Amino acid sequence: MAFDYDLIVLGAGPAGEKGAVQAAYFGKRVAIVECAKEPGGAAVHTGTLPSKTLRETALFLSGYRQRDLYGVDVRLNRELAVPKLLSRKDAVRDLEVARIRWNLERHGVEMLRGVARFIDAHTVEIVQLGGPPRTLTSEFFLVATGSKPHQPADIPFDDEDVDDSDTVLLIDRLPRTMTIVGGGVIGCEYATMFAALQVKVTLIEGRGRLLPFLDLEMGERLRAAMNGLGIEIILNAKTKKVARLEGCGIRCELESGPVIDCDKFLFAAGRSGRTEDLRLDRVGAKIDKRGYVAVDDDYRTEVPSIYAAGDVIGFPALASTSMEQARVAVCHAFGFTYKRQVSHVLPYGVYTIPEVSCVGLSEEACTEQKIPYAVGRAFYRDNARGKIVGDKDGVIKLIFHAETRELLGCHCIGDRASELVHIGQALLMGKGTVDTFIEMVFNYPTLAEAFKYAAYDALARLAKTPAKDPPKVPVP
Ligand SMILES: Cc1cc2nc3c(=O)[nH]c(=O)nc-3n(C[C@H](O)[C@H](O)[C@H](O)COP(=O)(O)OP(=O)(O)OC[C@H]3O[C@@H](n4cnc5c(N)ncnc54)[C@H](O)[C@@H]3O)c2cc1C
Ligand SMILES: NC(=O)c1ccc[n+]([C@@H]2O[C@H](COP(=O)([O-])OP(=O)(O)OC[C@H]3O[C@@H](n4cnc5c(N)ncnc54)[C@H](O)[C@@H]3O)[C@@H](O)[C@H]2O)c1
Repeated sequence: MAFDYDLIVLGAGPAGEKGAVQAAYFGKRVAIVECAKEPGGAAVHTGTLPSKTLRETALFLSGYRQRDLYGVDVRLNRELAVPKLLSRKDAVRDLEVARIRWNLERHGVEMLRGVARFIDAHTVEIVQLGGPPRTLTSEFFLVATGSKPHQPADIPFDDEDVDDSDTVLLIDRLPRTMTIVGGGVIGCEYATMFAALQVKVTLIEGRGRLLPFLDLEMGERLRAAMNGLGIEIILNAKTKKVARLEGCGIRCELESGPVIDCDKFLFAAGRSGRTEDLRLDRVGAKIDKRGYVAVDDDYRTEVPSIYAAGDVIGFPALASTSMEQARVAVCHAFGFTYKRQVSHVLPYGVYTIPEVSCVGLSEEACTEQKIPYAVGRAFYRDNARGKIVGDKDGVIKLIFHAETRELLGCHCIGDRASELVHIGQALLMGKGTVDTFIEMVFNYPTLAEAFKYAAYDALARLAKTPAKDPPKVPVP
């Protein structure tokens, strides 16, 4: 049967863009359908880039980076802050949208506007605003429709001062006080950004710990830094009622009793798959109760012609992994052999203030898996570049196998942590050891040089555990 296209991609976020371009690069006829006015998805319009732009602007405007540097007191101009924040994020968005359009165009990917839904395993209908629906056929489909903020029914999102992570960036003034529910990545990132902008933030988390995927020590260092920014963190807490109270702003009552009043309330406690328009269940693909599409290791749904990648399949729901999943899915569909799987060595970057990033095993994971290990640390305060940039609290922590000396985990907190972590990632991928760091020459002065001193620190501990025949190390 002759199809209109070889591949139709639904959704033009990071997964959709990279999947479409991957197929087009190898000569396939590709169309991408996007319901929003511009491509980019959550990464460009509501999530990754706007929040990271806000972070940079917050660091700049608050003078946070210059703290203790020149003895200059940089005070925040609250009136100036919001217009500056908004104009910067809009400028970054426009540049990124232009880049995506150019990338799709130069690869010959046809861009179609509308809401896509399945008619059968090889046919979609595209519903266009004000126009008649259009039916198109394709050999394969890639569902990359992303996710949306989870909105429980008992939170009054219709109140202008109650936000989710999509609407919080539409602020027109800096609030004095803010309550954030959800101590996940979104909650922690926004808590530190607003706190740096001198907003008094209360962060409420249902579990006993923030960001439990972090190495415990790094999580505690982050918590201390957040306390230092004036953030009040309430753990093991659930909201009982959230409502506007005239004269008090938004009132949030906790199940355990306390009542918190604030100017702005941000609910940032998870997301769900954006599958409601797709009619995937009608063609036989499985969707769970949070709206996530079920896929196998090759990102194929129960329907052989339909693949799914990115946030729409759930964890880890990162722009970084979404792009890779889409490339792998497309390679599998067309039998391109150069990319077969998403790497198991995944870095995590948390853009709090300070930034935290990790790859590989934590100390707790080593203990749980009964892997003998030794830790080495280096502190920015002992590093020349750390002194220059004025970051006294940054730390690089490396975890090595006590017998094989292989690197097992790399954990960074402080300036440029999410960049530096890739040094650890490269060594993990190449099965580097503590000796690799000892042999390496690093540029001076750099924060990267701290890796060498973290390795020296570990070496002192490893010397106490003489090397035996190397056992098989579980790859993190
Ligand atoms: C506040 C915040 C900060 C974040 N920070 C980071 C970060 O620092 N690093 C990181 O790696 N990740 C981060 N993320 C996660 C990242 O944004 C997502 O993982 C990424 O955007 C997922 O890409 P995607 O292509 O799967 O989906 P999306 O980016 O959500 O794109 C999906 C696209 O599909 C379109 N669409 C939906 N339904 C249809 C339909 N029926 N028909 C046609 N089009 C449709 C949507 O309009 C959208 O454009 C952050 C997320 C948030 C919310
Ligand atoms: N830097 C990054 O990579 C980055 C940044 C932002 C978002 N993201 C991605 O976006 C996705 C969503 O992030 P998120 O932070 O919304 O979700 P999340 O699932 O990571 O965290 C939600 C947190 O809210 C808590 N929670 C849930 N319901 C609660 C309630 N009623 N009261 C109190 N606490 C409650 C949970 O225990 C959890 O800790 C994640 O997959 C994340 O990876 C990534």
